[in-house]
Amino acid sequence: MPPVIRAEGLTKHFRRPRRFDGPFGTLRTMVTRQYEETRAVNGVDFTVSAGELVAYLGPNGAGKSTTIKMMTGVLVPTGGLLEVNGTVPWRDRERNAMHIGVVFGQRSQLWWDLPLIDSLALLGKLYRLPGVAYRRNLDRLVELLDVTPFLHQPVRQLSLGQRMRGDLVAAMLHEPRILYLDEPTIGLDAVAKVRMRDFVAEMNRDSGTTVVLTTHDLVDVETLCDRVVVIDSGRVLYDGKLADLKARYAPHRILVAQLAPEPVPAGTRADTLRSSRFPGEVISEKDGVLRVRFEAARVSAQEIIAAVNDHCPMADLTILEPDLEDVVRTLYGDRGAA
Ligand SMILES: Nc1ncnc2c1ncn2[C@@H]1O[C@H](COP(=O)(O)OP(=O)(O)OP(=O)(O)O)[C@@H](O)[C@H]1O
Repeated sequence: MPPVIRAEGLTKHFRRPRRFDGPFGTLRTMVTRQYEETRAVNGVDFTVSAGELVAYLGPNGAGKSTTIKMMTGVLVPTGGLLEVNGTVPWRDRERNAMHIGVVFGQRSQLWWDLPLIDSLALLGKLYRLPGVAYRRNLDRLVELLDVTPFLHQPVRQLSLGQRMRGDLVAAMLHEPRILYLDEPTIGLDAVAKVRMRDFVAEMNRDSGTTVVLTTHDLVDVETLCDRVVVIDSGRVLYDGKLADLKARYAPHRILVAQLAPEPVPAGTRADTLRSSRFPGEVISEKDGVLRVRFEAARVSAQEIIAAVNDHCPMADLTILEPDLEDVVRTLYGDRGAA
């Protein structure tokens, strides 16, 4: 199946006049006409297949929003190739817009002073949706996102969570094949975040909508995405499965064992393990709790449990998985070395 999004050597460089400070700074800025260049996106390659749910991650200023803006046709690339649904987004903006939905967490596409329903009706006309299709899609989305209570309120009176739900209805009204979500959960409370994630998962599962998600909330990523593309300084650092990313950058798991009570001095059970041919690394033994680190690719959880139990019987245990936040931090930290 051909990809729905194809980026090859995609670049976007911004040029702006160099500003000088000091008493004659403004004059010098105007006279010298020197420019500074920002390489916001600097040779990015990736493809997205139909129905995929991909997280596009990176630290502040990495180039995520710039990439999304190029994919939506708002920005013209400086170089490289970009195709979305077989079209070049900025050359054929209108055709591209018919097949994509966009939600920017920081900005609304709704008309601020109009009641939400009027914004949606206007968008229905812009997308040239036949009346029956408009009604059907509107009813379904309004019910899914529980929008009825504020459908007739002006957008400026809505809470952030309500406004985001309104934006989601607007983005999905014309049944787009691709949904771009740029920090969709920013500023939302826990309940609103869960609702947003459930909705995105449902659209992807039931309607086959392809989703490209940028977020700094790694719970969004863990709950929604199998694949992640990580960029920094406009370049792709990692493109692959989330599970492989974790395995590569956080290969260890931690076994936390509550040891069965025994009349032995504190620490001696950990020493026993250390002196045996134990396949893990003992981190600590304190107040009857033993912590052991092991490499998931080398030894399974069952093997490590059995090995601990052979020497120190356990009353209870937990296996701690790596935190995605740590993984991403390690990945960003590695970029200097790469
Ligand atoms: N219109 C513009 N003119 C000049 N520079 C820009 C413009 N838009 C973005 N940039 C610069 O390009 C770089 C990438 O910005 P971008 O908004 O794509 O980052 P981001 O990964 O989305 O960051 P964040 O997570 O903070 O939203 C930054 O250095 C930013 O200052």
